[in-house]
Amino acid sequence: MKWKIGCIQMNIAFGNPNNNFSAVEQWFEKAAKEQCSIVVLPELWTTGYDLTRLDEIAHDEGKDVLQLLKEQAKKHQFHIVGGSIAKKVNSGVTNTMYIIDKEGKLVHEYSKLHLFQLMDEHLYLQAGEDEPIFTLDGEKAGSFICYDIRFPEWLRKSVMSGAKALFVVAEWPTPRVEHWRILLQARAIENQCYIIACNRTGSDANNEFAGHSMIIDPWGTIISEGGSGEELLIGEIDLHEIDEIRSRIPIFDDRRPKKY
Ligand SMILES: NC(=O)CCC(=O)C(=O)O
Repeated sequence: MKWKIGCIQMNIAFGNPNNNFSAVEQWFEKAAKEQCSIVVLPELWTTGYDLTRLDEIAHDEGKDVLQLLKEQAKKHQFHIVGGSIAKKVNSGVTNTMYIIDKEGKLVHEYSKLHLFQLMDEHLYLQAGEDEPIFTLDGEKAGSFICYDIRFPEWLRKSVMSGAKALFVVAEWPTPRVEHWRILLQARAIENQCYIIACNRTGSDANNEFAGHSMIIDPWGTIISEGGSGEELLIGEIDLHEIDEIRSRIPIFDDRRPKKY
């Protein structure tokens, strides 16, 4: 399976879902012109980290976001890895990613497992309970949100269940951009899989965000990498290449699970 991926490395209007909805529709037009087969959005793309106003601006069961993403996927005939949004549920607010296929069907939902205390997530959000694995075009993939990439065993679990591409959506700040780049490359190398990572750019009152979205192959080679500003980062991947890499260094045959 070959996929042409478009990562929407956008700035996010703080606490202003309507502005972000309009901006994303423009980005989708661009991605359609590039004939992308999968389009990826960043973390919390409708609100940014406006966590103190979540009562007012979080999305009730994600309904309005789902409607927009479903319409857009169908209109442009691409799959959408929908970044994440603040989703209001009975028990609180989750940081939730939707995967929509090109027919406009909700394929999968994943809420961030690891809350990032440095940005106060533990005070305003609740951790998810979902499994990250999903299927698109008959291929298994994994869904992860930002801080999740610091927990290699969480990503490995999806790969052990057959995921060949791991999608990461993020609001990763500039001071730790080298952690972002190195962790993503390491996750690709150790799992011999594709990593598609979409980060936001711009800033809010507390953080400047790094951009540097990345598409990385199973050898760890960077196929494409964004700069620090807004852009649609494009990269083409071929999932068949995974077999070649895994036969060159067969780490999945050489594992010693009884020892760890
Ligand atoms: N939004 C996040 O989860 C940020 C994670 C982060 O910055 C890190 O260093 O980890």
